[in-house]
Amino acid sequence: MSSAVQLLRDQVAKELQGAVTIIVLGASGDLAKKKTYPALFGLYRNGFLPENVHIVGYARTKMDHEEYLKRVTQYIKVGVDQDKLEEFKAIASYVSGQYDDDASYQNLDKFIQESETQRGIPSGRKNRVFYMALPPSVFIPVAKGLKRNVYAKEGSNRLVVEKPFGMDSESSNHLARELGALFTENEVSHWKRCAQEKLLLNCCSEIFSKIYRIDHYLGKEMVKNVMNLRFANVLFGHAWDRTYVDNVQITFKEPFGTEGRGGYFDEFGIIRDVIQNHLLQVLTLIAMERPISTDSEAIRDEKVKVLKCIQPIAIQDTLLGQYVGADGKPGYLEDETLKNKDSLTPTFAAVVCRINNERWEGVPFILKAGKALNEAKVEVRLQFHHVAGNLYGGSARNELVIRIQPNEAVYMKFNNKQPGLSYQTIQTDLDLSYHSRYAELSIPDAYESLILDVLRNDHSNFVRDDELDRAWKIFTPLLHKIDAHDSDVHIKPYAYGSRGPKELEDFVKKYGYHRDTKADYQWPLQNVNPSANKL
Ligand SMILES: NC(=O)C1=CN([C@@H]2O[C@H](COP(=O)(O)OP(=O)(O)OC[C@H]3O[C@@H](n4cnc5c(N)ncnc54)[C@H](OP(=O)(O)O)[C@@H]3O)[C@@H](O)[C@H]2O)C=CC1
Ligand SMILES: O=C1O[C@H](COP(=O)(O)O)[C@@H](O)[C@H](O)[C@H]1O
Repeated sequence: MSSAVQLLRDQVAKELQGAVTIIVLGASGDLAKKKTYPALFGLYRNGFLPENVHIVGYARTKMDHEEYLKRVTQYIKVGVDQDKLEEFKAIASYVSGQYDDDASYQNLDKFIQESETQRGIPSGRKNRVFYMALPPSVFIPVAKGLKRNVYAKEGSNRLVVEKPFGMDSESSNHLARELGALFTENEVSHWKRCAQEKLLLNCCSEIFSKIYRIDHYLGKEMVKNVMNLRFANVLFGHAWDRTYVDNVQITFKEPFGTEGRGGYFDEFGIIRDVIQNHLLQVLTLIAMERPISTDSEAIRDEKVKVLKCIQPIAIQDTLLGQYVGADGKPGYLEDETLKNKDSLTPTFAAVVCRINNERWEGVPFILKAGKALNEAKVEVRLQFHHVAGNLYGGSARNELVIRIQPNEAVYMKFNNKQPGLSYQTIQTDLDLSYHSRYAELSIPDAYESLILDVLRNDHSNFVRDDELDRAWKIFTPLLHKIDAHDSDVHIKPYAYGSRGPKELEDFVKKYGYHRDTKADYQWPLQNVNPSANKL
């Protein structure tokens, strides 16, 4: 076992002292079966859950134990670990109840207490993790019900919340105030066993409760790698500013539409769904200053600072689109789950963030995201300036690409002499493709990594309340204009399976992006006709 794995296990052991109950609220839902339970199984299989663990699913749906297990394990990729899956099932239970009813929560609490007693968990170690795999409409009643009835009094409480965290600044602040009154960002209180037992002994324990706002992009391997790349390499550290970088693109492309999710999506649109959270989080990691340490608060302080330097996005710096049917694929408005058949909700957006600080003034950060595009791809592309007074004429600009998914990679496009007798400059790349470089690579799912962080009490990859507030300030004026169908808002059509609206090429050009991929630039090289490289 590697020392890194042992270190993580030791951190969990230290935090939880061997015992925890994980309560998945919304256990009958989509997120729970597709992400939460597979991630919990991954952690169990790899020995990251404490020995004394119990997983309790909670939801309104009435189902028996067998039905529950069938539901929550259907997306688990078991491979050779069939025995482990059986063990995992043995630590999982289900309790059904309402989301707004104290009696239901008291029943849940009773169930957990009985399980804690059966497992022989001593007082002070009755740790509880509440994972809210729930729609935002019930966040507040559930948090209230938990606080009143199920909150651990002899251990720690961790509340894990999923996006969306509101619809704009106002609703997000409302949610933050309501949740903040129940579960503070970081709270330590004291449990006085002496008072409870009417004994005059000095036996006071600390109980802490914490809130973890998940943005699952922060759990992705290549997003976590951004800080290492930037701050562990002298080369990148020095070239990472307006002197060298011309423009930055952060791109999210999905090759499928909203099929089946039209009801949810139509209320949110692509900016709230992906850009204001996932892509902005990536931007902050790319743009922030070096934190004073790798401590979670030090990192989040720097993220907030850079967000404070970003002006609200202007509608003029935006390109919006909605997909239409093509090649037998339905357009957005044909989605059966969509109620408003005249919807003007954007399914594609490119927005430009400007960071007014010494490092980045004048460098546009283009965030673009779309559904029903030509490929699946999420990447960051830093394009560097042209070489001044270039000896070799118009050689292509350098680009550093961090490909988040699929096929994780970091590659630098650069210019090189064509091998052989020629003195021509050709474009090529320094290529770190993870799947070729690392043998038997196994990259954990983002949720697995983030739940592990919850258990070992590392807040670095979660969104802090002030970070969220600044993020909404950047997008709220633009979102309100879009929601109000302001006369400046134009939604351009694009075909299902295309690169986006036809205006995209000119849009990125306007912000300085040069697509100078040469005809002789090909990847991977084995696909190149060998004679093409000869004189
Ligand atoms: N390790 C690896 O896996 C490596 C892979 N490669 C591969 O080599 C190929 C070329 O690499 P690279 O140059 O980085 O990527 P691309 O040529 O795919 O994209 C470069 C940029 O050009 C834009 N673009 C793509 N197609 C068009 C078009 N038809 N018209 C206008 N703009 C376009 C892209 O925008 P948008 O994304 O919005 O379409 C992107 O901003 C890619 O397939 C890449 O994945 C290269 C090096 C290493
Ligand atoms: O949060 C969301 O993310 C997914 C994309 O996540 P990924 O891990 O598959 O890249 C997106 O499809 C969805 O619309 C959005 O709500």
